[in-house]
Amino acid sequence: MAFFPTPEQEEVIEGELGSQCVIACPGSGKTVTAVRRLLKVRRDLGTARSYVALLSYSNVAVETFQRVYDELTRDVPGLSRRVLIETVDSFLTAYILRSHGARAMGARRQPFLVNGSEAFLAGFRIFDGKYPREIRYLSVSITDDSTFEYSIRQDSTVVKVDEKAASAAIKKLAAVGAYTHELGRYWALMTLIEEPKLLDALARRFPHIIVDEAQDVGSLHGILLDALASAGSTISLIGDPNQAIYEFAGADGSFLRNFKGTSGAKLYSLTQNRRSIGGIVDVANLVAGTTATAVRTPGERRYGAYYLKYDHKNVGASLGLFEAVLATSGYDHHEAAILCRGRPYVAKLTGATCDAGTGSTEYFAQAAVMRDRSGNVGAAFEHTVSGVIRLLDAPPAGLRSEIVTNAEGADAKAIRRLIWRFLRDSDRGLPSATLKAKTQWHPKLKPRVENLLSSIEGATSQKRLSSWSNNLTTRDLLDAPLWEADLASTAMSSVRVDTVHKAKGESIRVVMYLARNEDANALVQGTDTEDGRIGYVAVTRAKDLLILGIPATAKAPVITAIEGKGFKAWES
Ligand SMILES: Nc1ncnc2c1ncn2[C@@H]1O[C@H](COP(=O)(O)OP(=O)(O)OP(=O)(O)O)[C@@H](O)[C@H]1O
Repeated sequence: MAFFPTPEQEEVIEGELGSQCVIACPGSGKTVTAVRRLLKVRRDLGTARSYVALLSYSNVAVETFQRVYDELTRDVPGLSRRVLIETVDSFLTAYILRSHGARAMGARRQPFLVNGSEAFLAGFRIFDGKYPREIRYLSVSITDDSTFEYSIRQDSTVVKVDEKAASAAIKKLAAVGAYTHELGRYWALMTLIEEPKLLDALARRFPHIIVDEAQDVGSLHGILLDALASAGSTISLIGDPNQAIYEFAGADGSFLRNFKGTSGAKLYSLTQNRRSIGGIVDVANLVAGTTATAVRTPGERRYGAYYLKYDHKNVGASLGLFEAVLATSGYDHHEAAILCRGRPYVAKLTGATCDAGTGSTEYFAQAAVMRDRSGNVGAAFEHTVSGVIRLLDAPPAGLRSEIVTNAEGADAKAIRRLIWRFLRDSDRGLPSATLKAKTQWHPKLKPRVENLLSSIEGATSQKRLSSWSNNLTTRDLLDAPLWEADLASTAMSSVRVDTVHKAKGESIRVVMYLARNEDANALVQGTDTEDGRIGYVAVTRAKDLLILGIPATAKAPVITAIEGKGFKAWES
């Protein structure tokens, strides 16, 4: 279908080749605009050997950009292919860390990523003043006065840790060549600080960098982008500060909000919401204090923004309520989703027991749930690898990374093959998640894992831990199925249930945002807080019909505030 940009989109796409700061409302076509801007910049650079980069924050966004850009440029004659579309972290890994990071890290090998499940990480714990904490939870940020701050972010709590303890652990880990996701950013920055020539070379190679979802730029990414800008790269940002929902991971939208003032970028706005009908755009405007306009006209079926009370003591029953909404309004299950703030609610609605078991058992349990409930065999594979690695005796530090990244090493290849076989066969390999965890699933799991370990020992140089079975206990396993399949298929219907974070970036015809009292309160108070922004992301996913589910115990002032934001009471 032919694409006709709006005047606002046109200004961004065709603007001169300077730095841009594009503040975009939900559903304003950031994807279509950013991709066309990328093409315009590439065209204007002609045959220059340098690259134009379009960076984003999720693999899904990157895949969409790549696909749309390929379609757009397939028949453009003579266009240079020198564009790079990647996640911000993959960009840092590929161009800084992998090739140059070892020197700054003091490592004698190519740096590799660890995910936290590797047994050797036990030797890298950090004392937070009370407990020794796992290094996978260590996060680094930079304050406004340019000092590093270290904290442990685990289970929604953030505990500051002493600089000395943190940097000792970071350096010790770096010396073996390992980095976590968080520390990858830190070492990319250190590498550029220590090697200014590399920074100059990068800026020459990438004279134009466009960052999508720029509300997710955290403090370390911000400093890295500033460094590239000071070395000569033109940085452009596109995003929506009201959708910054990764404060927990150190991104609160401030880099995007402050960008114009600090960078001299030209400011643009995309204010036409092409996703949601008027009533929903009105709610979003009242929540965020914005002035977006709606473009879509509603169809025949019932539309608008409503609130509906549910019994918070029996959250599962809200599925039935939502089904009734869909049925009376003429919508199908596959057009709808229930969005919740956190995993526990999702678990209650989908029948998934979360965090079952401890040690290796927990990884195998997660693998079974991923494979059998979500059909996500990629994630199931990674969990199984983590479970197996914990049962090996002193495996090489990079082994997990080699297995999951399809590296060529002989041990990695053999283990990969054996784990896939284990995973595919629920009769002889990983038992089904629908079995009762303690009395059925675990008794089958143990001998099968033992067989797997024997096969690994036969095919590789790896050996199992002599105490391996202590890591495969029944501790913390309930005597209920890991995944309540029956519950899901009868009571649950096929309505999608997900966290708000998962649905970010999507358009969904009917959304029920199942809010707890505190979520509803945060939503009506606006987007200054992260909780408010999470509510905003939830409500702005809806195209035609938005239902705000509130607990039956919600107090009158909250209901008045909800009505003040444009929600009407649902009447069937
Ligand atoms: N000029 C246009 N003409 C027709 N359709 C458009 C135009 N611009 C955007 N759209 C459509 O509007 C919809 C919303 O766009 P998109 O999903 O890119 O929004 P977004 O800005 O990324 O939103 P969010 O940040 O809320 O996720 C898409 O279906 C897109 O194709």
